[in-house]
Amino acid sequence: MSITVQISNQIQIIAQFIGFSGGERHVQLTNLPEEPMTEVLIRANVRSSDGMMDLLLLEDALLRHSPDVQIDLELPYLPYARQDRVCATGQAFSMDVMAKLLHLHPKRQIAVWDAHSAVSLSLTQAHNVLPETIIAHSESLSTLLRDQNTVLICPDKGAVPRCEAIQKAFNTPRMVYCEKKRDPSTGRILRSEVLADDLSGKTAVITDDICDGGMTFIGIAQGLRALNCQRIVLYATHGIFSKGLSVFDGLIDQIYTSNSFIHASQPQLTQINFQHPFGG
Ligand SMILES: O=P(O)(O)OC[C@H]1O[C@@H](O)[C@H](O)[C@@H]1O
Repeated sequence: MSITVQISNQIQIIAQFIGFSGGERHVQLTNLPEEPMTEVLIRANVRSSDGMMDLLLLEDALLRHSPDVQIDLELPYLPYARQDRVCATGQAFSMDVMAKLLHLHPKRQIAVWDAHSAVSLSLTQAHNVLPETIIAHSESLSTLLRDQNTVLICPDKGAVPRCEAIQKAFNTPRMVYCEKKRDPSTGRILRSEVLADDLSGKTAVITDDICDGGMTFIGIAQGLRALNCQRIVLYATHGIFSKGLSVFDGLIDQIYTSNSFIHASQPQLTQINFQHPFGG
């Protein structure tokens, strides 16, 4: 969890968070200016329920000091965006709950990076930083996407609009679509099918919003290898990598992700350093 609060390009407010023994969270802001502030930018990487509470307490503390302050909140990874519907009776609509929490302060403007779906955007009214904007900050990935030998790989139906926008932005010569094959009785994903013929000598660039455990991309990379792809690259805006990167050994040659999740430096991983400018 990391939260920074900027009141200008040069000045940051220091926020200290502690936990009480009953489980409650607490915030203390230091170095607040004497005069009320008019605008602040909060960058928050929320990774837990405590982190979400910290963010809400922080905003409350800012508003008590400066009741009319405009808060710009940058939440690169929007927690609960993947829980964007009720899948079965008895479950919560988690993204709706998250959106209600975010709406506690009506003056706030929110920006998220590469939102998982339109549902989270419509519930939060957040501005979506498009993946092509983030990719454009990596010269090597941008060059690769423009290369005549590159094939852009669209991992599933949900990713079609995102991949088509990336193809248009970088003029990628060709796109190949994939289809998730499910067990009809359980709905469980069995494998991903790459809908293409031989890809000898090609570089495949798979793009998606999130890489979690990596199963989606392992399946696709196996399919691409079977079609003789020469090189396989993955771009996922949010690299959770919950099973580590070794699961891609021998399958994916290079991985690009943004800095919404921070990882130790590894040879096969390129983290694109992206952030909104203050007041931008
Ligand atoms: O296969 P892993 O990496 O676990 O999960 C990533 C997939 O899960 C979806 O929410 C993402 O949009 C992506 O397609």
